[in-house]
Amino acid sequence: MNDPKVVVALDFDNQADAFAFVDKIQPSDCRLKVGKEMFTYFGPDFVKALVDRGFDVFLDLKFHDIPNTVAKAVTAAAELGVWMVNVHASGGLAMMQKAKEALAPYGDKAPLLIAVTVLTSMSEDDLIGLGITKSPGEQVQHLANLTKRAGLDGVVCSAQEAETLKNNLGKDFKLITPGIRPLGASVDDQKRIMTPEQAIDVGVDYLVIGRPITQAAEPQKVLQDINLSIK
Ligand SMILES: O=c1ccn([C@@H]2O[C@H](COP(=O)(O)O)[C@@H](O)[C@H]2O)c(=O)[nH]1
Repeated sequence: MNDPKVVVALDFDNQADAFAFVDKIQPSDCRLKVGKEMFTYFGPDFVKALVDRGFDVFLDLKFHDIPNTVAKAVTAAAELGVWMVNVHASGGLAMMQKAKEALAPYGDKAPLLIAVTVLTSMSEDDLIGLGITKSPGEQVQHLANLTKRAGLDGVVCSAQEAETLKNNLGKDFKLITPGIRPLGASVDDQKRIMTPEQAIDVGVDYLVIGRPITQAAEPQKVLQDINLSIK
């Protein structure tokens, strides 16, 4: 597979387990995501080790700060050689524009820059708790419009919003969706979920999948089965 659709969320609390998994897979099987847990424990060296092994790495640190700080943080991500990096769309238009500008000097070596809309662990009730009266779908659309206006490459959303976003924002605007659960897998703390097959059918570009793979008794087999199911 030349353009793997699965991005495995490497959410381990130790590098030995992470590398035990990584050593058994190829960059053609999947991309890898490093998030807040592993980056906080193991830092840029861990990210570089994955990049050096030939993997496309999504650095999922969801930057949300003033424009200058976020621009410098995405620059640091570009220096690590990652494939994708993200910010929170709720950081606003100016912040996203400044982040995009910061990557211009990297040309075609720049990581894809995407924005988180509404976390897949959130429901309508959670939004109400934040004082947001839009439904998750409406809020995702609102933040995705803002992200496209800022010139970013795509958004993190749930697969439940993918069909509408693809229709409204075009096929080149990338949709990256966590909250993916193979049939029968534990839902965990995710609320807006879909199966891998359903997600691909509604136009998702990249499926972020963590625990259903990494906590399985045979992680490589689960990854292989998912890849076969979305071929
Ligand atoms: O809206 C979001 C944004 C990011 N995530 C991250 O994706 C993975 C999902 O892991 P699972 O084990 O498959 O639930 C995790 O690293 C989250 O930080 C998300 O779930 N939702």
